[in-house]
Formats: sequence, C-alpha cells, structure tokens
Amino acid sequence: MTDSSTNDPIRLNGKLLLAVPKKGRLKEKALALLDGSDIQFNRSDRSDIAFSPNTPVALVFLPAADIPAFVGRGNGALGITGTDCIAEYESREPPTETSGVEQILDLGFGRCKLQVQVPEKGEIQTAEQLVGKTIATSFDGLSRKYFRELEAKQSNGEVTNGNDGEAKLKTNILHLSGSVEAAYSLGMADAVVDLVESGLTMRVAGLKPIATVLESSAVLIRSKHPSDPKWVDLITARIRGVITAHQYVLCTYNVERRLLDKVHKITPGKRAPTINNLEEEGWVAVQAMVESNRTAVVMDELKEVGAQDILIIKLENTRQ
Ligand SMILES: Nc1ncnc2c1ncn2[C@@H]1O[C@H](COP(=O)(O)OP(=O)(O)OP(=O)(O)O)[C@@H](O)[C@H]1O
Ligand SMILES: O=P(O)(O)OC[C@H]1O[C@H](OP(=O)(O)OP(=O)(O)O)[C@H](O)[C@@H]1O
Repeated sequence: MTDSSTNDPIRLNGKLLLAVPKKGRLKEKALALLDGSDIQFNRSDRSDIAFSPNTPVALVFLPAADIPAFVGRGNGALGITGTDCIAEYESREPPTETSGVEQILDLGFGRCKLQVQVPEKGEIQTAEQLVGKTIATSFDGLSRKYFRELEAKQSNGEVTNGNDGEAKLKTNILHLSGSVEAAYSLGMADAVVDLVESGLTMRVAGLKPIATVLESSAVLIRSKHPSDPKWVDLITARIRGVITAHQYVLCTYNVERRLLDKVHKITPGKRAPTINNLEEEGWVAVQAMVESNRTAVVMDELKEVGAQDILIIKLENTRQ
C-alpha cells in the first residue's frame, strides 16, 4: 500500500475495511446501499481508499472479482461482490478453517447466470461435445472444475494426472478478461463460459446457452475472523434494514370491521397488520407491510373486497 498519510497502513489500523466494487454492474447499487446505511465517505480522485467520518469504516474500492480474496484472506472485514466471484475465488483457493468468506446477506441485485455458450447455428448441442476443445472465459477456475467433472464422467473416473498430480484436462481453457463472447467469432475459441443476464450480448455474438455452471447474485460477505465483530454486526444490521425497506412497502387503507377477515388474507403483514378504530362507527384503519413486487395486485384485491382510501408508502429504512 502506498505512501500518503491517507493510505498509510498505520492509519488503516483500527479501521473496519469494507470492500466495494470500484466499477462494473455492481458499483452503483453497492454505493446506494452504503448511502441508505448512512456510511458516509469522502473519496478523493484516483484513491481506492476512502475514510468514513461517521463510522470506524474505511472503504476499499476493488474490482468485484478481487473482493472475495481481499476478505477471504482476512485483509477486509466485509465486502460486497457477486457469488460468481466467490465461487471463482474458492475454485482457486478452497476455504479453510481460517480463510474464506461467509455470505451473510443476499443484496437483491446483480442476478445473472454463468453459462456455457456455443454458436447458435453450430453442430455443438451439449457441453460433453466440448471436451477437448477450446473454451474462452474470465472464470478459469470454475471452467476447469466444470470440464474436469465432465471429463471424469466421460471416462468413468479414469483420469491421467499431470505433473501437479491434478487430473490432466483435455479441454483447453483460454483466459480472457473481458468481451469474452467475441472469442468465437474471432476464431479464438469453440465456445465461451460467461455471464448472462438479459442474453443480449450472447445473442448479438451469435451464441446460445447449452448449460448453466451457476446462478449468481450480489451478496454481503464477511471474513471468518473480523477485526471488530460488534461493528461488523452493526453495519450488517444497517444494510439488512435498507434491503428490507426496498423489498417491502407500507400499505394503509380504511375498511369496515366486518370485512377484516377478508382483508387480513390479502395483507397479513410481515409480522401482523396494525388496526386502529376510525371515528366512523364500524370502520377501521389498517396498516400492513406488503412485498414491493405485489403492490398492484394487493391494491386490486383490497378494492375488490371493499377497502377504501388505499395508500402505498415507500420505506426508506427499517430495523428488525
Ligand atoms: N450482465 C450482468 N448482469 C448482472 N450482474 C452482472 C452482469 N455482469 C456482471 N455482473 C455481476 O457483476 C460482477 C462484476 O462484473 P462486471 O463485469 O460488471 O465488473 P468488472 O469486470 O469488474 O467491470 P468491467 O466489466 O467494467 O471491467 C460479476 O461478477 C457479476 O457478479
Ligand atoms: O446478458 P446481458 O444482459 O447482455 O449481460 C451479459 C454481459 O454482461 C457482462 O459484461 P459487461 O457488460 O460487464 O462487460 P465485460 O464483458 O467487459 O465484463 C458479462 O460479461 C456479459 O458479457
């Protein structure tokens, strides 16, 4: 780590290091989570470390792929990355009693699949047909593991070991750090293993998926022996509160007391609805947490059974 007073390792001692993606698909939503959790920071240009004036946290900005190793080796206490990055890290550095990461929260974004992709109009229809061919990928460890298992099945477990004692891989894994889908059309590979969300990049490259290696989403991870467990738990609780707030809305409405059984089935609440008497005889006001993705259906059903003055209120933060 370099010189200036802000990056001096001594200055970092005592700080809870929280690693966040410095670029790519996870960056913006990760920063939004920190904002919602009131983890303020001032990041000077080009610096990959930023101190938080209102918490004992120092934010470390790294590529998502590097965050599992940073946390898993005990340098960082917490991190935000994709489960695909964790799997890739663990395929190269299997976790031990003292190393590796604990996945503590699914953050609800960054959902994608790591898929084996072949030419749409080509002969190859199964992953087995790719054994012995060239596969381009940024996920070397996971691809080697996937094809090693495939080759072992094909040879009924008979494998020839290389000099490192590991089963010698017949399939050639070509590492590319980005724009992997282009490798086939550039004549560099027979197939690729890369991430798919909408499938647009894959289709534009004239490829189709024939197998899924894993499904991924963004998660909060922690090291197995964090420096300051109390603050790790507090930061985790803050981030959990923000995620819950995004997953639910508050639904309030007025309804005749005689209809409570019917509306309770529609809005049972996260724990239970709050019911208050209205000044109007025989009427009550109801408040209940509703999943954000069911808002329209819930409002339709409430209206259907006779609820009135239905309001949906977005939540900024919660604490269980
Ligand atoms: N298309 C996608 N949809 C959803 N999540 C994705 C997608 N691509 C990547 N991710 C998630 O984001 C993580 C980082 O990938 P991404 O390619 O965005 O970052 P990067 O490689 O560090 O940045 P860049 O690609 O800009 O160099 C992936 O490991 C995965 O967890
Ligand atoms: O299925 P889609 O919605 O098209 O998304 C999939 C693409 O997203 C990621 O690439 P990114 O845009 O991060 O650029 P990169 O290839 O340089 O990583 C991933 O590597 C795929 O190429």
